[in-house]
Amino acid sequence: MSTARGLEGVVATTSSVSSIIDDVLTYQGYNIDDLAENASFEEVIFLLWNGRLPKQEELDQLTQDLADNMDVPQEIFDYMKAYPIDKVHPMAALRTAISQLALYDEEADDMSEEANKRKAIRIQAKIPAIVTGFSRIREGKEPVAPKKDLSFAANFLYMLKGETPDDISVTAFNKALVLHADHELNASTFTSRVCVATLSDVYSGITAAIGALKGPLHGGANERVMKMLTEIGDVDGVEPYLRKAFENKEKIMGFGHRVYKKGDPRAKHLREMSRQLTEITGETKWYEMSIKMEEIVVKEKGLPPNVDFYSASVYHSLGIDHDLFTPIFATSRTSGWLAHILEQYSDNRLIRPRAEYVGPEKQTYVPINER
Ligand SMILES: CC(=O)SCCNC(=O)CCNC(=O)[C@H](O)C(C)(C)COP(=O)(O)OP(=O)(O)OC[C@H]1O[C@@H](n2cnc3c(N)ncnc32)[C@H](O)[C@@H]1OP(=O)(O)O
Ligand SMILES: O=C([O-])CC(=O)C(=O)O
Repeated sequence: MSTARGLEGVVATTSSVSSIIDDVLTYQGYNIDDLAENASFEEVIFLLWNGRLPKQEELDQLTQDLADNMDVPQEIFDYMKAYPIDKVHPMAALRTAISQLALYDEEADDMSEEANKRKAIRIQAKIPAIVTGFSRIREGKEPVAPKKDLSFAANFLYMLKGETPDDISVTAFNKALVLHADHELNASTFTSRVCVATLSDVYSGITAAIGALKGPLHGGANERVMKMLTEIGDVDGVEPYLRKAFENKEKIMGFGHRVYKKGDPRAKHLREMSRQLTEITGETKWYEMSIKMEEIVVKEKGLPPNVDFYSASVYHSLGIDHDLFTPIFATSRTSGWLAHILEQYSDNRLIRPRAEYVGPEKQTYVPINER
């Protein structure tokens, strides 16, 4: 038996949802650069779930279906109010709430294709209300009910802040959602596929994926990037911080990638958004610090920034709490997880690899009082 540590380079499934070939990312064959500039997040959801871009009436139907399913059972918010709210990370709250949501879905264990598609709509539609509702509740406020005529991106910002967002924020947020929607067989997507390949239900698959995304080596890195930038404080602090981190062999959050070695194609979009948004807020230091970090980390370690690096200063500039960055990633990536879950069901086989045993052998059981 041969092992590939961390399954590096192992091709574990076929998929038509998204591809990374020669450092180019496509969703169903559409280059991410094209989608980032032109597509709404709703169009991307349709694309990922149906394998093609929607016609206008199909997009209208999906938008309507999402609007019809945005409301979250009051019980979910009531439970949140009972959480030890100042100690709960929003990713833990989201993981719990998605799992709870299954309890209120009569079709949760209906494994028919039609029911699974309906659940996909419900989960995608409700995630913004869950993430923003938790944020409001911990501020001592009531969740804001969705405004169903707003776009997915605008509605998220509206429910978060309780006021209609400006066009620049909506455009930036929509682009961030498009850029995070899917990414081949990343750790959380793989987790979701492993989970549902046992023929477990869609809610279990999404709950498992949220758990995997939460870690700092994956989606949790975006929050850590902002923590690092805040600790560094200003441009002059970047070089000493990095020298010390290199010396201590610390991982620099937001840099490196298992698949991209020349660079993450999503980073340039987020870099430009960071430049524009920090100019608008007047807090250009976050962009300037980020640029300086990129220069040094690329030169000294040969590691380019990944999607999590510039998304930190983008979300910060949109006035979003730092611990909501990863739940926002989850809000977008749910569309990709659901596409992969539906794809897995459509041609399922249990995912069960092997482990090479390296433990002790030929042991003899010793009764407890003789040990
Ligand atoms: C959405 C996403 O999930 S994007 C990734 C988000 N995660 C992060 O930004 C966390 C920081 N980055 C990392 O930890 C890694 O680059 C990962 C987890 C993304 C990829 O990891 P792997 O493919 O397993 O690479 P691995 O960790 O083995 O690193 C290879 C070498 O590069 C170094 N390296 C990789 N990333 C970094 C980093 N961010 N900072 C410093 N050194 C790094 C490692 O220390 C290792 O060096 P060594 O060979 O001298 O021991
Ligand atoms: O693909 C990965 O390993 C991580 C990543 O960039 C993502 O999930 O967007």
